[in-house]
Amino acid sequence: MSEDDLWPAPTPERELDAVVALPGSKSLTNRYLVLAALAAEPSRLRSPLRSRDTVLMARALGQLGVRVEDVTASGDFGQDWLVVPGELRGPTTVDTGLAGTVMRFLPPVAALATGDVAFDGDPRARERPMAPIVAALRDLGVEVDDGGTGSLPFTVKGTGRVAGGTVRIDASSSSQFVSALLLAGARFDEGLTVLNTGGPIPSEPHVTMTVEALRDVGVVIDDGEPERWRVEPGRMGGLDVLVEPDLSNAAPFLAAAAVLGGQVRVPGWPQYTTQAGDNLRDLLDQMGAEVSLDRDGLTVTGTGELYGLDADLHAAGELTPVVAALAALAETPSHLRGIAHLRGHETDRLAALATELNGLGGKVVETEDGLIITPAPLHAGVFHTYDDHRLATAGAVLGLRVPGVQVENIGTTAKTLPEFTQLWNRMLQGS
Ligand SMILES: O=C(O)C1=C[C@@H](OP(=O)(O)O)[C@@H](O)[C@H](O)C1
Ligand SMILES: C=C(OP(=O)(O)O)C(=O)O
Repeated sequence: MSEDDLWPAPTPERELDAVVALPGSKSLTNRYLVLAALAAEPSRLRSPLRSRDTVLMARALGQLGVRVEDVTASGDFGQDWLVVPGELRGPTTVDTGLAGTVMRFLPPVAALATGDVAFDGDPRARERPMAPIVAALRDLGVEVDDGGTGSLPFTVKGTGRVAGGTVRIDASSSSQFVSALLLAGARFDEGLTVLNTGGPIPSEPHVTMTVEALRDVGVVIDDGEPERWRVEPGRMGGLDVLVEPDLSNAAPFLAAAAVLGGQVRVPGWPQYTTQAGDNLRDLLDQMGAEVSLDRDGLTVTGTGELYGLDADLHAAGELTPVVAALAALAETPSHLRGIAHLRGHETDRLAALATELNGLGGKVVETEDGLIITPAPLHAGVFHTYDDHRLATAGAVLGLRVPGVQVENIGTTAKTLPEFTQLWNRMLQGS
């Protein structure tokens, strides 16, 4: 680690008053890209997120024969994407980076291509759970060569078609396994029925997001029974869609108002959304901030009080790092539960948060499925990020209150928010 990798997190003296316009949702952008690639006609994605995860997705689809072109901007965040589907074909090698959406959503798409599609990614990608999706594809008759590991790297030996039918999967370690199968299921000859045979699915709003996005392209899907989804085979239509702002990426900015006082507004916050980040409204309210949603967006106003909370974050696990940072700065203890699956995220987030918060003087205990955080005075130090964009933003939140926090590799925020430091500095300057 060089000195250049340390970002001195700014510690402002005054209350905030800022409007922070956030780029598009990673989860929506990557679903729309996959659906557009499988559709029978071109699609236009307006204000898509352009970050490492979405560029990797666009590039991989390009390698498979889909045209993803930049077209003149219609929104505030650069150019739109025009997606022109084509015949899916290998051989090719897909770089998944560290993107769960790329490594899980694309193998079923690769099964619909003709030719071998090899998948590999960052070193940590090889440790993230993949076995359930590999097993599900095999159960559907797709040949996958993983050298017996059940993890990356592996090669999907696409034949251009998948018969489909019924598949059982243990989705207790990631909702992305279910989403992945559903996204491609309408292109299977018999459609697809997915049954979750494992424990409760984490990040459930993301499955609802998948179901709703499929309906947007005309797919008939029955999600009326718990743990069962039925996708009818059929044509998928094109999309012309404005991507919602990324609400999970709003977490550190809204948290800043709760920590410093003053207010932060995120414009374009949808009145209805399937994004898990919408849970921030309730979480920040529980922690003592004032939260209001109207046509101008979501406004969070700090009250000078920051309370700990007892929260089950099973459905919104990706908010954990910022909530944990807030909890470490709060006046009362917190218990964050239901998040054992975070051990398979960009890093083992429970271990990383406990280590890094304790490294700054915190009092954090890891439990089997969460964190117990007891208030303690924090001090200056290096906050390591383990290539995890959300650890990096959690470090920035701590730095608001604790002088001398240095976040290692703040650039890792490029996974979903390349402009993080610019937006952060601008927010603190009050623009
Ligand atoms: O489908 C998606 O877009 C996502 C699903 C969730 O994954 P897990 O179910 O693995 O937590 C979430 O944490 C991730 O950031 C994005
Ligand atoms: C878990 C996350 O990402 P991924 O899509 O790589 O799983 C996340 O962004 O918090």
